[in-house]
Amino acid sequence: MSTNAVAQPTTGTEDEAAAARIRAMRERIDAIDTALIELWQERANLSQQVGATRVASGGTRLVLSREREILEKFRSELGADGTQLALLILRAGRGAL
Ligand SMILES: O=C(O)C(=O)C[C@]1(C(=O)O)C=C[C@@H](O)C=C1
Repeated sequence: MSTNAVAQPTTGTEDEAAAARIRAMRERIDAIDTALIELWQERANLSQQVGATRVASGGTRLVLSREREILEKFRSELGADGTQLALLILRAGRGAL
């Protein structure tokens, strides 16, 4: 290995065929992670803009009925982990309660 080579994360197997399949699946995982990060940031920005628009027009910072609707959507699709995920997503936009 030359001194400039970038270390690749190990696949965790010595079997070259399995390693090749794992590397291919990891490419898709990396693309999904990149998309999730971009969507997370876009959503947080939009949420902040909604809040700023509402406060500037004399409204409330939060709308708890809307937050309940979002929590229920994530819970019904993903179960208890969905609720935890939705709480983190909401916090990323409107800040901690
Ligand atoms: O939909 C709104 O009214 C928002 O302000 C966005 C959002 C959200 O991140 O989804 C954030 C805060 C509110 O309490 C409810 C929902």
